[in-house]
Amino acid sequence: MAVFTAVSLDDLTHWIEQFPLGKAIAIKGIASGIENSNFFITTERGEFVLTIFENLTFEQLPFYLQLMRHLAERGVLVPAPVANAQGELVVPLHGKPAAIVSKLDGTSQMQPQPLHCAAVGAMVAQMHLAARDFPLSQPNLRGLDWWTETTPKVLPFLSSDNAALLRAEMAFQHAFATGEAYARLARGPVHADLFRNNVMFDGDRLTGFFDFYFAGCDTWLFDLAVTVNDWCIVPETGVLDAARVRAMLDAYHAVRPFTADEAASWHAMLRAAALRFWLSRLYDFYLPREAEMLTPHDPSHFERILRERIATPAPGLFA
Ligand SMILES: Nc1ncnc2c1ncn2[C@@H]1O[C@H](COP(=O)(O)OP(=O)(O)OP(=O)(O)O)[C@@H](O)[C@H]1O
Ligand SMILES: N[C@@H](CCO)C(=O)O
Repeated sequence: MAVFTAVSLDDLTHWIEQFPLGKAIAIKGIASGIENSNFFITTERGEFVLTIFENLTFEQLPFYLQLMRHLAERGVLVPAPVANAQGELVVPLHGKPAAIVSKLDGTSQMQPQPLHCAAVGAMVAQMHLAARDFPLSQPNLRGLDWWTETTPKVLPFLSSDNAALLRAEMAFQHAFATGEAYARLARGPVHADLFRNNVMFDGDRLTGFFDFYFAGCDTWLFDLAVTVNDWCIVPETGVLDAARVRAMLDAYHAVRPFTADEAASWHAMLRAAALRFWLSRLYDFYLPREAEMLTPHDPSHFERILRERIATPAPGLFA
């Protein structure tokens, strides 16, 4: 995370009294990430992560925090939110919504092998199944409606080639999302941002998924396409790596079998997932917010992936 809102140890000392975490000992801003302000905090009870939400509202946040709690209770490895003395998971800090969650062990695996992709694929399927009875509902706020709103905002900044690509892909995705196969796809709460930097591994052992703040109700296949587009590619070219794709898809399929409609939708969904991140990166690049520390993401990476997905047939979803 970048730090958009500064929090001192003094600020934390008073604020944390409402949580059953003992006294605050240290706070450290986390520089990676682009959406919220994140801090590692140390208290008498151990290490936690404090997030101040820069864009999400008090109304939207229960969905994410309750979802994490729901998944954790069902054996999906995710950070557990910490409630204050009133049982609240989201509490104002410097006038913005904030939450504390447990800190996961391990580090991100940025050079995944097929065994890491298999572990992620199986856990994604478990997460989809475990969320089926989650009672709250919220749309994917970075779904088709947001793409439609954002496209005219970024178009003026694009080369004519890229503007043509964006317009054409938006037309293709509108047609796909209103088609019959799409309507039949399984859906429910999904993570929707499960990049390598949002998963922890301790050696080869998966220790958890985190950063659920783009989660929402969408198709399960979209979630998997987002995940494949980050975990199973050659980073320089965006080309899919057959062994890693196979490992992830087969592990998912073994837990939650794919359907024929999903197989027919897979290629279009890989394109949708590439478009989603091309657009958000363009938006953040050309229309940035102020931040004390900021690590912008490169939009051209997802432009390359989108062009590559359009040009190349998708690997089969299952045999
Ligand atoms: N529960 C957690 N346990 C351990 N580390 C965490 C946890 N939550 C966040 N972090 C650390 O903080 C960093 C930034 O967090 P996060 O990915 O949520 O930020 P972000 O701004 O939402 O990032 P992104 O760009 O992926 O949206 C992570 O890379 C990770 O190192
Ligand atoms: N995962 C996103 C950042 C928002 O979480 C990206 O790489 O563009």
